[in-house]
Amino acid sequence: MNELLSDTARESLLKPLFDSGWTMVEGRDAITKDFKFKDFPEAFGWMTRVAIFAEKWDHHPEWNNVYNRVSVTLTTHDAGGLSALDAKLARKMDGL
Ligand SMILES: C[C@H](O)[C@H](O)[C@H]1CNC2=NC(N)=NC(=O)C2=N1
Repeated sequence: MNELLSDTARESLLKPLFDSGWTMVEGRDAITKDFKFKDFPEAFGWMTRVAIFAEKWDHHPEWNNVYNRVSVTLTTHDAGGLSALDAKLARKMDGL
């Protein structure tokens, strides 16, 4: 099952993500980041690569794309907040 992150897990998993531009969403146990690309094909190509992992891990982003920008919010709906899967998907997004 996807469990909410403990305080110690938050320290170890979320801290590096905050350092790479992720922030907490106001009023939600969720993280968000805006990604900017050269153009729409770059943005959509990245979304397609992310989507393959999201589907494989059964863990899907809330995201919005306008031309070369993608704004992403991650949380675990069935846990009601942040789980290790959100950190895993965030790290993948930063790496792709
Ligand atoms: C039915 C399906 O397995 C669930 O809705 C999955 C799909 N993707 C999901 N994605 C996210 N981010 N959180 C979930 O709780 C979740 N649950």
